[in-house]
Amino acid sequence: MAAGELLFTKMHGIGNDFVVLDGINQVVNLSSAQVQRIADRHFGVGCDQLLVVEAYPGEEADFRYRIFNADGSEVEQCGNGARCFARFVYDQGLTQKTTIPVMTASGLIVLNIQPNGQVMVNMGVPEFSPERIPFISERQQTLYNREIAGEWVSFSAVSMGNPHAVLQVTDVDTAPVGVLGPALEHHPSFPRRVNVGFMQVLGRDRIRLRVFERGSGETLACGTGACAAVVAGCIQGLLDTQVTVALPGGDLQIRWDGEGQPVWMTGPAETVFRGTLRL
Ligand SMILES: N[C@H](CCC[C@H](N)C(=O)O)C(=O)O
Repeated sequence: MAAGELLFTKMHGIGNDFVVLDGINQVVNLSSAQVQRIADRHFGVGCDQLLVVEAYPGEEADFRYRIFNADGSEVEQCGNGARCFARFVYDQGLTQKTTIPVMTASGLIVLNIQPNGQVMVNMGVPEFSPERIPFISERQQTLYNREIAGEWVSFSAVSMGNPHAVLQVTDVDTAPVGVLGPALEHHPSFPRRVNVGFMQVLGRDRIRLRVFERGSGETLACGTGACAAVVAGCIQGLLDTQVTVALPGGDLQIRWDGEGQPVWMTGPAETVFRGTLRL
């Protein structure tokens, strides 16, 4: 591989797509501008997020997992990316394990490659305290009300390592994602911006969901967004423990046993092609 070139793998988790870089067998040191260029769907490869696989020096994890949004921002967590991470390190022979502890900017997650090829991930315990989301509010509430784009909007706020606001809508197909998504993403109540989920409850075990992602816009799927939506539905008494989340790109299985418990996410991870990046 020549100087200024990087080998990459293009992957997706139910349509949420990624450029994955092996940062162990090659030196990956990208500027924000370079990430934006790679993520560009005309001038680059195109992806929602760029993922970097790194060695991790400590005992508690085998790898470090770094996540960059299409706008070049580095973020704390990515659920669909975590499943692709597991598939990548296993298929690339970087591990022979099928239970893989990985360190992220928001802490340890554990990836489990299932016999059927799907990946189950312990996404950690959701966080509701405003200062930990972060979200500016005098006190913690199940639902918050803010004026967004000229209308009063109710939403839940929760962190899955990354910040999420979840609104309940009657029909995701007609939800004002393009208006409320960016307006809430950049609302001053969220000092580090926020991912915005639009949830339609179909039953106590099934929801539809669209997500306007921080730093990437609306995606076909958002793993942490699916976790956040189920948690928001549960704390409002709308959902049971095991929920199928139907996103535009496909379905995820989410399980949450309640306060203080981790959220489990199960779904597919696909490799589409491999290539060489010229920086
Ligand atoms: N846009 C997110 C990161 C990617 C999350 C999403 N792709 C997922 O599958 O969880 C954020 O800024 O926190």
